[in-house]
Amino acid sequence: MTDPCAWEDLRMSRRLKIFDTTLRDGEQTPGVNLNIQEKLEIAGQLVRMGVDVIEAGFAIASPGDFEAVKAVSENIKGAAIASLCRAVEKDIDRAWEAVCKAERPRIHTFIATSDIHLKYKLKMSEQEVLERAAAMVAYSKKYCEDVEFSAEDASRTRPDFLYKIIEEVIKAGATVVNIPDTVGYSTPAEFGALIRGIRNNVSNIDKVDISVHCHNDLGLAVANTLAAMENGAVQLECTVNGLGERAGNASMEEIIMGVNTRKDFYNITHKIDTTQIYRTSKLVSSLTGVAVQPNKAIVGVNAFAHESGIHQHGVLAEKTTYEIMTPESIGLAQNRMVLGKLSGRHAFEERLKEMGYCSLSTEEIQKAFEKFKSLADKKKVVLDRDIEALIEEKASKIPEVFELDSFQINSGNKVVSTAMVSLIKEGNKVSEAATGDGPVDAAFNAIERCAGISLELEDYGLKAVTEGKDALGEVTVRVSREGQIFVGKGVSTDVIEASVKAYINAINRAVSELGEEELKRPASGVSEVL
Ligand SMILES: CC(=O)SCCNC(=O)CCNC(=O)[C@H](O)C(C)(C)COP(=O)(O)OP(=O)(O)OC[C@H]1O[C@@H](n2cnc3c(N)ncnc32)[C@H](O)[C@@H]1OP(=O)(O)O
Ligand SMILES: CC(C)C(=O)C(=O)O
Ligand SMILES: [Mg+2]
Repeated sequence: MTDPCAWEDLRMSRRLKIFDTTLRDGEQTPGVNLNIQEKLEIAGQLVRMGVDVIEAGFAIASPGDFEAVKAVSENIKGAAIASLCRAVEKDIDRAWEAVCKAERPRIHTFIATSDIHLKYKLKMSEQEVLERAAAMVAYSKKYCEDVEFSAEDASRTRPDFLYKIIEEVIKAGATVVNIPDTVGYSTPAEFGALIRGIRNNVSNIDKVDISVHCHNDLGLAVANTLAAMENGAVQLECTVNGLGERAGNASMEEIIMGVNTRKDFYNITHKIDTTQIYRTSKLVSSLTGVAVQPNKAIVGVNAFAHESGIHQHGVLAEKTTYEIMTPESIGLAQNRMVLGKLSGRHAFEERLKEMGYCSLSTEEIQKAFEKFKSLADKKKVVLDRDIEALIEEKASKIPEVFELDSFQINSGNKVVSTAMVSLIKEGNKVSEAATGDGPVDAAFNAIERCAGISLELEDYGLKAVTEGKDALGEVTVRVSREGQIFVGKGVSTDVIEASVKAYINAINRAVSELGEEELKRPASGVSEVL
């Protein structure tokens, strides 16, 4: 349970400090490698965003990382700059060398404290770790006023030992004590209780800021961070887009928007400019090459998108029905209505208006909506260009003497293409089969046989009107009869269907202008009758 006193203290007297470790733990994301220029660019954006501390890297890790931490320290003003280092003198020397020119330098030294890490990794006793931690904090302190100590794997550490080591590093001069849930093992209630336990059992704890650093192995990094905050942690370590070792770290945007959106509950301040969130997320994603999952909270492409009709209707009436924060608050221009098969008439009509189709009659809208629904059944997302194509196809409508009922094509590299087409004329179905030089030619021949009309194909054009493998294709055919040209258009996700529709459209045009009698098919046809 939350300690009301700890929580009250935090609310009344402190604001959150955001420690961003995108450039250090974030860079531990497998496959991510940021060069100096990239680290500088991200660090600049983090300052614009208002973070309090930037952990720029692990200076002893490589000459490149040393130079990057140094460059960030020398060039980026407005936040404390930290370098991570083991509890080892040579690491601390190197960290200081890298951060010493920063406006506000910080040395961040750490050592593991859990039994598992002591036994198998460090091969040290608790007493040795205790002495090493205190000695290395004191050693860091010779260089730097601001020293952060992390008890790696704190959440799996014996609490009594954790209290003891924290007390000793504070005596040695630590200014910030960080409690990592290194392997993302903790749960919110347990992690909150751990922070409360530290506050209640470490006598000198009020001399330092308590920090937390949570990993996301069980998907609880942000929940654990917020639980720790409720129990007195004031520095929250996090990364943009939740990047980091394994399943990543607590995501900065989720923490901040959680605190902001539930101000009524947390009532705590920070100095992050949330309108920089989206831009920062994009920058980090493009420089690290790690894509943001579409349904990621806050910055995923779907975070402010609505596809289902009931939700779209609600949002159109009043955004707060389905939006708990505004897209503008994270620097995104607006929410997105995605038109798909689950969308409804309200959203479709709204999109038509936005696209400038304001003078369509109710009947025209209804017809367009029906076409949209059947297209949406075939296509994941219906784009503006799809709608344009549907409406324009509609606008160019002429009396449909012949309507498509069905078609079937048989085609391949070693068979003669054949087509079976059924057209409806005045309520009656007429079916014909024909062969041709390829599936389109066979289909055109079968259509002519159904209609009993013969036309010259002058030109055939196919273009994609939308993107993606499920793009709409628009076919335009130019046919002639006694020197007169008729143009037909058809749109479909299936190019043969688009071709068939275009040819029927051209025939209907010819019929409406010349009359059916004029177009009667001559005795000798071009197609072979099956
Ligand atoms: C939880 C975390 O995210 S911790 C940070 C993780 N990040 C990284 O490791 C990235 C940077 N790391 C590196 O570049 C390298 O690991 C270096 C430069 C730090 C060390 O490299 P190496 O000397 O080759 O050692 P290696 O990485 O193989 O092993 C780690 C050594 O440090 C020791 N060690 C690990 N953590 C600490 C610590 N906090 N304090 C003191 N010693 C430690 C290990 O016991 C091991 O010691 P050993 O060589 O005597 O067996
Ligand atoms: C070094 C510390 C802070 C760390 O990254 C962790 O424990 O996860
Ligand atoms: Mg970590």
